[in-house]
Amino acid sequence: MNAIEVDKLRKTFKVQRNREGLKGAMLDLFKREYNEVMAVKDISFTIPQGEICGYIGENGAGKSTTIKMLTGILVPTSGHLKVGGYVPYAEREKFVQHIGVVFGQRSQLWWDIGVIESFRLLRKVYRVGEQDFKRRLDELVERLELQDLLNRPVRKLSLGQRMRCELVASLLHQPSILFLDEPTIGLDIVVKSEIREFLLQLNKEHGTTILLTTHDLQDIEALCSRVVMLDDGNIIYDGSLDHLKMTWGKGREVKFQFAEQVSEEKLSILTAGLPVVLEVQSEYEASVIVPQDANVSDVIARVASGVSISDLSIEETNTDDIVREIYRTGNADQPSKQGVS
Ligand SMILES: Nc1ncnc2c1ncn2[C@@H]1O[C@H](COP(=O)(O)OP(=O)(O)OP(=O)(O)O)[C@@H](O)[C@H]1O
Repeated sequence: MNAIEVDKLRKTFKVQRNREGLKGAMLDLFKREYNEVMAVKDISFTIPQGEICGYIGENGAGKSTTIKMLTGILVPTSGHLKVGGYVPYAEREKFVQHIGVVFGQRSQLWWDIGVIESFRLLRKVYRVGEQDFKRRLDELVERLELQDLLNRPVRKLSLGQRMRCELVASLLHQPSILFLDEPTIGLDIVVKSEIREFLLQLNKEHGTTILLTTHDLQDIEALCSRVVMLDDGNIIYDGSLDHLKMTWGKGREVKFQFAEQVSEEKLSILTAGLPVVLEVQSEYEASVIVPQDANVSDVIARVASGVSISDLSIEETNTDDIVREIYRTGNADQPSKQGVS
């Protein structure tokens, strides 16, 4: 069963146009003019129950607008969507029982009261039974190690502590679908990895579907089997991160340092017939770029057979670089032209 179904979804905003100068301002007072901004342009995708899917794109690509439509905050201009079997904006009251939402930049907890009081209020909002609430809370508090924080007011929590409480708040009613908008923003590396581990476990144990919006590609690498990439309101890629790396990555880069002077010609002869690219930095330093499907050890063995090597390192394709390059070109279809000669 699909947790999320989106078909030709569109959202257009009307934005007031401000005319220039005093005369323009006066005109604006009496006769307003508007421009239309199409934030989401007829996108379609489905997410099966139990999948963790990354939803990425540059600032202004349309991610938040999509999430707002999927969570029933915004009404689409056109198109169809179903989340957990419901049309979010039309069946909001029933629908919210099935979803959890965490916006990293906004809190759903009450600032001045103890964390546990916020949780109790949310229990009432979501009409969770007393027994279920207790069982669920105990499980989440233990898992996220919140025992000592429950009686503190939210305003006294660190960002990492607050984010862990936000996650509990979004999960108290045991939703089957969780929307996370920048859940690790501003967190240190330790809290980030705790949260990632928690989400993986949640997905594994409860089969929770997760749609994750983030600018942190480490989140995507750690959590997502699939990534949907948005650019200027259009989906430009929908598939696995591995596939993206295969088609766009330079492959692996073997960096050699030599114990003797080596010419480019000699390196070319040694690596002849291998599908690699040579980049010679100096007489003592060179890199060999090896495509994903070629064997790094063959390359090292060939070079070592003719040259004395003092040091070497192997670097994997950097996902950040790949994604930055795709954002720059706005096209994820084109396979890498680099990497093989
Ligand atoms: N309420 C609104 N009124 C007018 N325009 C809006 C509104 N909300 C979003 N937009 C516009 O829609 C486009 C997409 O914005 P959106 O916030 O969905 O992008 P995003 O991918 O979430 O960006 P970010 O990573 O910065 O959060 C932008 O051009 C934005 O200015």
